[in-house]
Amino acid sequence: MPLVALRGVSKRFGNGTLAVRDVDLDLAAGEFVSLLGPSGCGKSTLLRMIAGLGAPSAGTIAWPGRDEKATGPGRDLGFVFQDPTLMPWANALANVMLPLTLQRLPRAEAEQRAAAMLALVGLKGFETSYPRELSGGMKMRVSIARALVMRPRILLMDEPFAALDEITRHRLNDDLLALWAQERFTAVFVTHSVFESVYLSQRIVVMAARPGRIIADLPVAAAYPRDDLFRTSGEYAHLCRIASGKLKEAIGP
Ligand SMILES: Nc1ncnc2c1ncn2[C@@H]1O[C@H](COP(=O)(O)OP(=O)(O)OP(=O)(O)O)[C@@H](O)[C@H]1O
Repeated sequence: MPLVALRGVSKRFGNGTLAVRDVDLDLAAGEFVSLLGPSGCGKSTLLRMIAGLGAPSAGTIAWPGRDEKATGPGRDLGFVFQDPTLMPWANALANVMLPLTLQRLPRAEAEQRAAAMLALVGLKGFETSYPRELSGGMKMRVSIARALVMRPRILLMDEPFAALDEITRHRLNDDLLALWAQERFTAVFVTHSVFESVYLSQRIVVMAARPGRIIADLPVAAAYPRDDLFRTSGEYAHLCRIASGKLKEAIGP
């Protein structure tokens, strides 16, 4: 039983743009899937619809694998945007506590859980730092901690590392995989990058634009844990070539 099942999902915006056309997609519990495609192919629109931020104009999104006891999408779902979107007036701990505070958790418990999550993303010792005192990579870690503090079943990420330098991006890729191995959430990761999608995922859903649609669903059978050895392996190069070929097809002549 998939965690989430999309059937015939389309999205037409008010201005007539058909951003997503007729998408069928099953996401299994615990899998790591990337949505890969050129700019404007509807990746963000699709991710936002899965998150419940904007309804499809046709088709259905069902959650057959969802825990019925959970109340509200916030308990089940974490979302990480390209921009860390932190509250500048609040320190790292308070930023991560936000979802817990909104759920009216007792302050002591919220603080404890937020601190534990900050430690998990490698920010122990930075609890009282303000966003302006943190690097881009550290701010993104806070953002990920905030998304994971509710222990969601599914973590949706919209090009979270696009603005970071390559070394920081590689490090965050590794840390994300470690978090995923530990927490076992379903991960849906939007990216333009073939290299990032192959490094991270078990499966790459390739999309093309005008109209936004799925053109390929590629398995990435390489074993985890993945590390620098994988990044420099022939297997990685081979998988990148396959994904790159599909992306070229998506972009067209
Ligand atoms: N609110 C909106 N109103 C009208 N058109 C929109 C809206 N949001 C997105 N679009 C259009 O829908 C299409 C898909 O956009 P979307 O942002 O989902 O693509 P994307 O693949 O995520 O692109 P990028 O990689 O550049 O972020 C684009 O043509 C975009 O201009």
